[in-house]
Amino acid sequence: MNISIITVGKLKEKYLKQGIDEYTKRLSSYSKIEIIEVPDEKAPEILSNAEMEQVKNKEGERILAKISQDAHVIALAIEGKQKSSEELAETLDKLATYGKSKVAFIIGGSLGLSNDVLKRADDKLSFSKMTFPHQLMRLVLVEQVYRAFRINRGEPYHK
Ligand SMILES: C[S@@+](CC[C@H](N)C(=O)[O-])C[C@H]1O[C@@H](n2cnc3c(N)ncnc32)[C@H](O)[C@@H]1O
Repeated sequence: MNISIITVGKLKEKYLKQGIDEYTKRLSSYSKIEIIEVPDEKAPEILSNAEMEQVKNKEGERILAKISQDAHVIALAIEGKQKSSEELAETLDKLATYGKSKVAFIIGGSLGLSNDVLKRADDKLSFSKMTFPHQLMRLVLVEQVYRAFRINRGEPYHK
């Protein structure tokens, strides 16, 4: 399987980078994994609703340009469907069974994802009703994808 994680903005924090590098390395024994960073749209702290939509749309265009046409797209969205780790593992297993070899996970920027990106998504995945910083979300996602592969292989992994 080819997994890509498309995210907005550069990862700055060293502690997150170390964690992501570790899980990416572990995951590479099970799947091809690529993290694609698209530039975030520079904007002042205070924005009108219209300006926020503009920022999300600009970032959204950059995200959409990086999605392969034949990829199954899973957008991370607070209002999406919550799944257990086992259910995420089952989703990835089913995609592989049905020949969907490319899976793209999308993480939005600080303002979230544009409507066009959400429309392109085949699934919307929520990690809870809480809001996580997008850079931390990367680390949580890569660990859960690694866990999913371990579950699908029936390999032990601390609970
Ligand atoms: C800081 S959050 C954006 C918050 C924005 N107000 C929103 O409602 O989307 C940045 C990105 O991290 C991801 N994210 C944050 N919390 C999440 C959660 N609980 N479940 C799934 N994705 C989440 C989403 O992709 C989101 O676009």
